[in-house]
Amino acid sequence: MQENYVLTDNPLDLNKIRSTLIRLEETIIFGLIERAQFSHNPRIYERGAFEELTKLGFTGSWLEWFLKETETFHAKARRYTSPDEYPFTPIDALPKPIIPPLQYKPILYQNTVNVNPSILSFYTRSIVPRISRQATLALAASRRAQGITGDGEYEDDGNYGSAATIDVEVLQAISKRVHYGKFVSESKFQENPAAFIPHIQNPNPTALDKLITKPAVEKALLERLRKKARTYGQDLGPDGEPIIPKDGEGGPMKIDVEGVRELYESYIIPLTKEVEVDYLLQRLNGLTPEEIEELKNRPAKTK
Ligand SMILES: O=C(O)C(=O)C[C@]1(C(=O)O)C=C[C@@H](O)C=C1
Repeated sequence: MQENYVLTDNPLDLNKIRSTLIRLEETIIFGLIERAQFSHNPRIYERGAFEELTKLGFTGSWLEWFLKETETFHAKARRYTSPDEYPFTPIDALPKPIIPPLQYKPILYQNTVNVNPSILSFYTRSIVPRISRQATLALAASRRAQGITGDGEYEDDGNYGSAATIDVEVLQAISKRVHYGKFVSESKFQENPAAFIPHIQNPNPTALDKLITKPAVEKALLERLRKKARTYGQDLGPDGEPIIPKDGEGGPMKIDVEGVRELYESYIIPLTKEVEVDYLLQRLNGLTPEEIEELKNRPAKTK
């Protein structure tokens, strides 16, 4: 059974946090494989593209409407009371939970870090067009064969509900992954507060970024990710064996493998680091000089 990480005994154990990050790779890759079945459908990301929504008084895009409706329901089930869950819809626009929140041990320091607007922006502008390209090209070929022409025809397959449902799932998984940076950061801070404090007091994001960056971990992650995307994205024939074309080259893939790697390299890792640094910059807010002094004098933990 998947354990609820924030309820475990030692939630700041960096190995445990990293195993959750690794587990989320599967969720994200499988979500992207699902999304790759459908064309780009750019209309669903444009504000005001559906007059039906405008008539309902909703001014956002079709996807933002899906997010709001889904998150409204999840908020009632107390999803956003968990320290690892962040809605894309502003929290004030969501209902209160109908059951009392679970009692979480206070693990994170109070903070206002939420990078969901950046996630929504890079996902809709860079990831969806790339991940859906194969489906868009296949649709174009089939429509051309039927004599249907016109640019828009190729990227719009009309599966607005299916595409947006998957987009919501992928966005939630990416958001959880990126905001886990707060736990990573708290863990690193607790390990050696004295190393971080001068760069928080005299705010130096570059120095903090250097302290939290682990190149070997990033390198291993990107290698693993390419292998996972290649393995999970294989198309298997009815006999369960990989489909190998006659020319002996690799068979068809359900996903753009390099696209998945680049998603992590260009967006997910940098944003996780941004969360880590922004969280650290708020880490001493509200502490007294004595409390800061006490933290500074705490000996670094050895691993
Ligand atoms: O595992 C860590 O130490 C992290 O900070 C997470 C992460 C990542 O996003 O995967 C980010 C920065 C580090 O350079 C390595 C990996």
